[in-house]
Amino acid sequence: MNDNGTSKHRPPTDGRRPDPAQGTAHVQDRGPTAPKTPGPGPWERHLAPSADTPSAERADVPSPERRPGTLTDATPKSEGAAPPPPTGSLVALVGYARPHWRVLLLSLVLTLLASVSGLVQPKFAQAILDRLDDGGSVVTPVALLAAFLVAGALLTGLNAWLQQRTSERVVREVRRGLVHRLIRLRVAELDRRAPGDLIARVTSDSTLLKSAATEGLIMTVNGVLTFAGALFMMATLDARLLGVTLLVLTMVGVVITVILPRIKAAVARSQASVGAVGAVLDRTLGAARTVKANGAEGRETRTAEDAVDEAYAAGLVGARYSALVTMVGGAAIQTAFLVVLGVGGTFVAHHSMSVSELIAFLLYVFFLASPVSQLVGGAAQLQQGLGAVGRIQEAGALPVEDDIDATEPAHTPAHAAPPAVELTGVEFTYPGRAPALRGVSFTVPGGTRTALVGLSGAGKTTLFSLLQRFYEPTAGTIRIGDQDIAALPRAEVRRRIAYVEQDSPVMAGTLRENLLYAAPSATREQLAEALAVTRLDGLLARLPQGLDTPVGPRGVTLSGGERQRLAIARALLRRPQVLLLDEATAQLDARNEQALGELVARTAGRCTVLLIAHRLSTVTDADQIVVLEHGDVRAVGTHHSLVDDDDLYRELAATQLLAAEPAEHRVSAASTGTSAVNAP
Ligand SMILES: Nc1ncnc2c1ncn2[C@@H]1O[C@H](COP(=O)(O)OP(=O)(O)OP(=O)(O)O)[C@@H](O)[C@H]1O
Repeated sequence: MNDNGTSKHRPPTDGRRPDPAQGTAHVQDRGPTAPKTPGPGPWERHLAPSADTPSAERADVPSPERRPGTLTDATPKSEGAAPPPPTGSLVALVGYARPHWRVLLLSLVLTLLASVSGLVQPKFAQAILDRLDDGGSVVTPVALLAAFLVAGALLTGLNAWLQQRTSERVVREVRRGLVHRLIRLRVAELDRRAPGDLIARVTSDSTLLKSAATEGLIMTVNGVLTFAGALFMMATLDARLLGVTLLVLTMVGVVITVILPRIKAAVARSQASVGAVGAVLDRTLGAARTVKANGAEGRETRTAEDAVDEAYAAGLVGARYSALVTMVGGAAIQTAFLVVLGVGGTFVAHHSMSVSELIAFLLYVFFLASPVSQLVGGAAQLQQGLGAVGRIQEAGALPVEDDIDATEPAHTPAHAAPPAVELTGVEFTYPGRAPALRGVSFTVPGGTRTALVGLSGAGKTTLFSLLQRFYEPTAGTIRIGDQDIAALPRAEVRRRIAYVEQDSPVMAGTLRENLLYAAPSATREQLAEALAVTRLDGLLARLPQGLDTPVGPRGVTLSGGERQRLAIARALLRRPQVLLLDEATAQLDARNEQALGELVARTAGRCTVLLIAHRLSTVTDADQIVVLEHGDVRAVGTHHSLVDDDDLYRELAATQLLAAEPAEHRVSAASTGTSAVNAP
């Protein structure tokens, strides 16, 4: 620190250095200091990837091919070099159905009973024919046949209801699990994923999964069992004809087995494209003004249409293979029927088989159409489900902030003295980028106001992200009070901090709900005070339902300045230990900016304030100003000392503060720190 109170920054030598062995350590928990968290909940186990998920599909392996915000990030056109969409395993699919195994077992039994009722019908037909031939009474077999038909219909109806109810439950569990995880995704993960694609996994992929995990499984198992049952009944009639039938069906089975995996791959591709449509729409609708202002509707439409077309093309491939499987399955029955008719006819001609036996056998061959179509339909559904399971599991395995729910935040004493914030040798690098922070060290004394200034890209916002544990430093420590924040659960760190970002969003709900978003127990007086100090009371008077007016996307639209004042009021109501303001007054008019500047200065007595400012006029009276440059601390001091000692700060001050002043005042004003903006 020199005479003027300005210290030229020297990077510390004792800061933690990145461990080259931990390639992605910057987005990981910090080993031993990270709090222990319980294992995954029941639904999380379903969402987690199965052991056979290829490592390349696991979420903890960075996949730099998907980056949000680029025109090609989620478009199918860009997928030429991208790895194929993940497909899931049958074991994983069965895992979704496992919690409902009792209902599914009952459903299977009902399905079997319905099938058995069909299975015995040829026998009844044979008995009726034999009795007609013998001149006996057909009343009993006809009555039994009718009873079986009615019972079969009833069981089928009951079964359909059970299966659909279970399907809905499966999809609800999958969606709840995904929603739970996606909302807790780490910021690092959100930064590299397209939200629209993640949303499609909840809305679209889960729908495919739901029928596969119940109807698909039951159809397949039932198909296998009734198929076996029919073969057994056929064996009781004529083993030779059974052999002929099996020969035909085996050849067909081989063909179908080759086709099925192609359906699964096509569905995975189609679903990935549906996700890409979601990604394009999410980006385009979210940036609607920019898109329209740039006349880019056509380009964005084409990008979305490309994704739609890709989904269509993949869907067509899947549909073609499904149709092929159905056709081959149907043809198999016809072929088996003709072959059995020919061979069986010869047996009848040689008196080694009766006509009624041949008719019964042929009826079984026709009956086989049912299990075969169930097998074919069930297998196709399973393949579709598998295409979706891979994407669901991939989303379910993305790294989340699991310490958010795991630990109950400790109580912070309401009247505790504001803590100091101390950064020591903090380094950070975004994946695949040059270092954003290179050994940053400075201390913000408790209850004071420190401003971070510097050119664009210097690392100011990144520093705020680290302070809130959105990202983890590659090296160095950050302490709030006497605690290293790496040792605190994220929920606790964030409870101590209130953050007002550059473009603060309005959350769904009323103005009151927005204000009390994180301070539901604030009193009426505190609410009124927050409204008054942020000058929102004027807005309140204009709103039709006052505090209970819905605001945001489905309510009254607030201006940028109103949004910022709302965000500041929300932050103040939380009564934080540390207040982070990222250009929080940039959208305000001069009068409101000055008023809020004074408010922030007063607030500093109750909490420790760090603010990012491009407009130096808002921070000339800060207790301390930290000048960042290329991720490093260039200088620390007060406005006056920095104007004297730091070239970059002096340049910023000269261009910003004095541009509007007469030339003869500039030199003296720069050194005294007065300006047109902040002069008394
Ligand atoms: N999510 C991200 N992924 C990759 N790189 C990033 C990300 N966010 C920021 N960066 C990069 O890190 C560097 C520091 O960015 P940061 O936003 O912290 O700068 P800043 O000083 O806040 O800039 P500004 O004043 O323009 O807001 C920049 O080079 C930026 O491109």
